[in-house]
Amino acid sequence: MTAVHAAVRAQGVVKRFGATVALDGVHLSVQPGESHALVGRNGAGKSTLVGVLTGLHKPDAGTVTFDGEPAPAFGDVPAWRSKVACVYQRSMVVPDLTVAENLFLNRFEDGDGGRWIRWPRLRERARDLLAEYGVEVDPAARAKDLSVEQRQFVEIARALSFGARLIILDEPTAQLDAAGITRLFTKLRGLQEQGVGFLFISHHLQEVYELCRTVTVYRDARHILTAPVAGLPKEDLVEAMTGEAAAGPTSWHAVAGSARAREGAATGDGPLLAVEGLALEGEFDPIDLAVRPGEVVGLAGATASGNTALGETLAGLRKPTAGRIAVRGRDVRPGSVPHALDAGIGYVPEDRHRQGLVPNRSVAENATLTVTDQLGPYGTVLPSRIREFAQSMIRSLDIKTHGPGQPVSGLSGGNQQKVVIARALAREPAALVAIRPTAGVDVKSKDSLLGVVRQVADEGRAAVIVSDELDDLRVCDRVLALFHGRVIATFDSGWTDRELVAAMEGIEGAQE
Ligand SMILES: Nc1ncnc2c1ncn2[C@@H]1O[C@H](COP(=O)(O)OP(=O)(O)OP(=O)(O)O)[C@@H](O)[C@H]1O
Repeated sequence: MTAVHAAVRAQGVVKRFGATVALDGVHLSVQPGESHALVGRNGAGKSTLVGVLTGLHKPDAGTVTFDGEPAPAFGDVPAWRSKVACVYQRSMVVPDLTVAENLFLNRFEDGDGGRWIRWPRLRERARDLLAEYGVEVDPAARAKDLSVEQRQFVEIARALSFGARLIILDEPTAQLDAAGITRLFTKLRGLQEQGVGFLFISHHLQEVYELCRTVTVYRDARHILTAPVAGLPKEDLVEAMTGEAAAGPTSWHAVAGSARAREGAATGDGPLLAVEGLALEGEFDPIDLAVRPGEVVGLAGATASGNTALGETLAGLRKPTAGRIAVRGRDVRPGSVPHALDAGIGYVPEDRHRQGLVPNRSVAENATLTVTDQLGPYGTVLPSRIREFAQSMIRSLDIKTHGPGQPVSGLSGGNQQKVVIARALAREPAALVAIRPTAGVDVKSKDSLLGVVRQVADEGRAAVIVSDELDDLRVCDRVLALFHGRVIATFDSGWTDRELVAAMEGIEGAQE
């Protein structure tokens, strides 16, 4: 009998970035047909390991083998591609090319032996390939017209067609709705049965329990634990990730309306943020909304429910087709980010890569990009005050960095997200609008971050959270569920997961 080798085995891997030790002698093995989760706090070293396993980073020490064979030489891209692929949140397919072109990118000549691309044949081969992996996508469609889910399937099919038998999924469910997640998991299970191994990177621990057989925990660049998922209590998993025994109940959950929100209601404080008849054709129907001082309001909804478009309209990124937005009773010019900002609307964007950060600038500069005008007299900037502000944010949001002077490009994804939040808070906005604020943020940081949102409200300001994450919504005093551009239910705190999920899926009358 021939020995079954691990789909991938990494041993004693060390990786440094300057003074940072990102991986300190870690190991990990994924068996054929296994779904293996790699979890850890922001900055634990997960993405760095993915870089090492995909030939993107050259390790300073250690070995990697695929199916018992040494990993390809560093830089031999085609050889790496035949071993492993990573499907990232931010899809790598070329948006303007068709599915067929994306599938055969860099290998048009395959099997044809000639210089000419035979388009009909290419499409036919693409159709066969997609059918082989059960992916129902039109090969002639442009990649940019596909949904996130379809793009991920195309990428998985592409990787498998190169011969890879190990697929790394980095937060694959981040932009999928519940039905999309179910379809993805079904597909992954099918591929596992065919012997494909999966390494699943996620901050959604319930998904780890749902999908994975084994879990590995890294903490501060070190391997802490590898164990079967079944029988591992969630508290033990969180403890391995944080190095601390699980804390008691979280302090930021809204309990039947926060003290401050109740006060605001009692004293009849006018709304800080008022929205009347606001609409964006094709995205959401006219909506009225009033957020009082001390209140956190959630806009819940799946992809394309209109909740993100509404959040972006509040922040001035999109111009409404009707209605008005006012902060402290004063109208805000619609469709203008600078005016929204000046009016006191702080914004945490969904896509921090495009709308968020200047990578080569420091944590302190990025955290204060909107306030440099306030931090020093007469247009001069006082670095010490910037540092002070950044330092307080590093503490309260638990940002893992060498210090305020470190460029944000050297921070892990989750820690970059926290810098974006720090920046929104820097102006002390009257109303904070945050879109999926905890995406990519680890369990413990999620707590501190949502605690900060709660605190912003408790200090007498207002916040709006746009999300489909139940944990994000638990901080809210009131949650509006949107479906197909319409508010179909409103919940006070105390809702059950089941009723809110049902409302987000469009089941009217879901309120119990
Ligand atoms: N290009 C880089 N330059 C300098 N430091 C880096 C670089 N990439 C990562 N690091 C550092 O290496 C450490 C590990 O980062 P890594 O991105 O692997 O964490 P992670 O576990 O993937 O975190 P997250 O959950 O936030 O994505 C962090 O301290 C990070 O700041």
